[in-house]
Parts: sequence; C-alpha cells; structure tokens
Amino acid sequence: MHTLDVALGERSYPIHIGRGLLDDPAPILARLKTPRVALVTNDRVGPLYLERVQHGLERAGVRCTAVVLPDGEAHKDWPTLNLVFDALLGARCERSTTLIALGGGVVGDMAGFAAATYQRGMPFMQMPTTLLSQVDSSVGGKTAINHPLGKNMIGAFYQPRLVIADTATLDTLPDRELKAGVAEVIKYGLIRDAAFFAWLEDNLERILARDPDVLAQAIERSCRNKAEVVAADETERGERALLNLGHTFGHAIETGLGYGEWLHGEAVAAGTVMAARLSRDLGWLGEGDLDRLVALFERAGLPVQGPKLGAERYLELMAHDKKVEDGRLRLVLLDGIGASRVSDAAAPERIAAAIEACCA
Ligand SMILES: NC(=O)c1ccc[n+]([C@@H]2O[C@H](COP(=O)([O-])OP(=O)(O)OC[C@H]3O[C@@H](n4cnc5c(N)ncnc54)[C@H](O)[C@@H]3O)[C@@H](O)[C@H]2O)c1
Ligand SMILES: O=C(O)C(=O)C[C@@H](O)[C@H](O)[C@H](O)COP(=O)(O)O
Ligand SMILES: [Zn+2]
Repeated sequence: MHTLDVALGERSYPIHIGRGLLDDPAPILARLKTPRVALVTNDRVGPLYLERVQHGLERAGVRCTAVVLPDGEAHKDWPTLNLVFDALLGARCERSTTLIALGGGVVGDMAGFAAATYQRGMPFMQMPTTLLSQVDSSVGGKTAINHPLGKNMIGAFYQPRLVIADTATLDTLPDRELKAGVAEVIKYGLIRDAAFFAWLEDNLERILARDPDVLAQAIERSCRNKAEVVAADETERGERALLNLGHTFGHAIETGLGYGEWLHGEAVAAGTVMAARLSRDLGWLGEGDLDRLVALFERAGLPVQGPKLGAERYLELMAHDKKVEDGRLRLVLLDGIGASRVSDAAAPERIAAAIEACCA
C-alpha cells in the first residue's frame, strides 16, 4: 500500500492506494467520529463491492446504513440527491454519522455534496472504484450535481477525511471506462508534469492492459499532482483552475449531447485537443507538441474530435463555465507539454475556429 497526504492543515487527509484495501476497515475505524456510517453506492457497484465493505465494518461493531442509487451520469441530479437525504433521514443518521462514497466519480460527487449539506455537514470518506475517480474525483473536495444548463453547477467544496483507492476494483471496470480515466491521467502530464507525460508515452499500453504495477504508478503520480495543486489552492482562486484543461469544451459536449451520452473522460479528451489546437493557433504550443498529445489520446482509444454541435452552440454552453469572469471566457491553454496557464486572450471567433476544426 502507498499513502499520500493532501496537506490542508488540520483538514489534511491520507490517500491510501493498493490492492485489496476494501476488506480492511482499520483506516476507516481510525477516522470515524462515532461507530455509525452511511454507505452510498449505486446499483452497478453495490452488487460487486458493498457487502465486503459493509461486513468488514459491521464485524468491527460499526452500524451501517446502505444507500443504493441508480447508476449513471444522467442521475447526477436533484431527484437522485434527494434519495440520499430520504435514506439518511429515514435511518435517523446524525450529524456525526460518517458518509462513505463507494463508486465512481458520479457517486463520489453526489455523496460528497450530500455530506456537505446534510444537517450542514457530516464527515465524509471516499472509496473510489473507477480509474477516473482514483486519479482525480475522489481527491480535492469538489462535489456537485449537474443542471440541465451546465455540468456540476450546484455543489460545494467539501474535503473527505480519507480516500481509499483499492486498485483491485479496476479488474471489473469496463475498458471504455478505463480509457476515460486515462484522459484525466494524461491531463496531469500536460498541465504540469512533462516527465510524467513522457512516461505515459512509454507505458500507455501497459496501463490499458491493466498491468498492476504500472497502473499503481500512474494512479500514485496522478494523485500526487492533484494533491499538490489542491494543497496550494483549495478553492480554485488560481492554480487549481489548471485541472480544468479541456473541461470548458468537454462540459459543453456532455451537456449539449445530454448527460451520459459521452463519458466525462471522453469529452475531456476531445476538449483538450480543442484547447491545444487553440494554443497552437495563438502561437503558444508547438506543432510537434500538438501532434504528441493527439497521438497519445488516439493510442488510448479516446476521441480527438468533438461532436458537430456547431461552434455557436458550443460557445453558448461554454458561457456557463465556472471560470467565466465578467462575461469573459477564461480557458486553460498550453505553452508546451507540462506547461499551462489560464487565459482570456482568445477572441470568440478564434475559439469558434478551433472548435470547428476539431469536430467530426
Ligand atoms: N470532483 C472532481 O474533482 C471530479 C473530477 C473528475 C470527474 N468528476 C466527475 O466524475 C464523474 C465521472 O466519474 P467516473 O468516470 O468514475 O464515472 P461513473 O461514476 O459514472 O462510473 C463509470 C461507470 O462504471 C461503473 N463502475 C464504477 N466502478 C466500477 C467497478 N469497479 N467495476 C465495474 N463498474 C464500475 C459505474 O457504476 C458507472 O456505470 C463525472 O460526473 C465528472 O464530472 C469529478
Ligand atoms: O479538481 C478540480 O479542480 C478539477 O477541475 C478536476 C476535474 O477533472 C473535474 O472534472 C471537476 O469536477 C471539474 O470542475 P468544474 O469546477 O469545472 O465543475
Ligand atoms: Zn474532469
């Protein structure tokens, strides 16, 4: 097992990464306020892993309430969030009850938002079971649900007390979901870690083949990058916005097509190519670097072109982005592999041209 720390003063927390961690309740027990938990999962992950986690905790004397949500991005919404509150209230969960999210990023984001708001805040832990959630969404405390007009529009920053990433859960993850997670892994290389990007170029096929050692290295390096950024800028006043590379375009794809049509990681991959192309058009990113990143996404089986929604529709959807300031779009753009910045320098016509050039 490897352990990293997210350094946030007295709210600091560990990320444990390793195979078989779901069966060991000890790290959870060490951080519980009272011997009571609510385990939030979905109807896909629950049948695979809920019993193991629940039994381990119950054997140790912890009272468990299970909350099983419908699966899918289309359910990251108010009615589904309300099911969590119904279950917590129905079981008389208290403010001191710890809420544990067991699942991918959808369960983690929704359960986290429920924890942030139930009785004005209850302790929260993450047990991520997808590659994407192990390398990104379980760390850093962004929680949210979607709105028909925009992704993650209703939410809160609310940090977990513990993250347990059992890499053995990835054995049951479908290939398409694994690849979607790779998009966020590549993101860290692009925004701030050129050596990691080069390592990914050398090791991508071993990640896709689920080589346990290589996967664990990719998860650890990704979490280290995310933990450093979050520790430096917890609530996205500056540097944290870099973690949004490709997301302004990607979220427009997810919202524009209807949630769940494209996976988040797929939309981020196509959106990153749009951001990279725009960076190239502005003269900031070299042609060779653009080719390198497109090639890596293609090798990962990720889309490098977005759906043809029309540039005007993209821009309309992108206007809801949370980085917009005073009506101006602020985009994460690349200065090279491993170097990025947030900028409002690109005029809408230029952004539209990059979008059109990247749609199939
Ligand atoms: N909070 C953040 O910082 C952050 C970061 C990145 C993404 N996100 C959000 O995360 C979500 C995407 O997360 P995701 O890619 O994990 O999608 P997801 O949660 O929908 O999981 C993908 C699919 O895999 C299933 N699944 C999960 N674990 C499994 C396992 N071990 N075996 C078999 N099937 C399994 C899920 O039930 C689902 O059908 C998006 O809503 C995105 O906005 C949040
Ligand atoms: O943790 C962050 O900060 C991120 O931006 C990580 C992203 O991968 C993630 O998709 C996040 O939810 C997007 O943030 P949003 O603020 O644009 O909703
Ligand atoms: Zn993301």
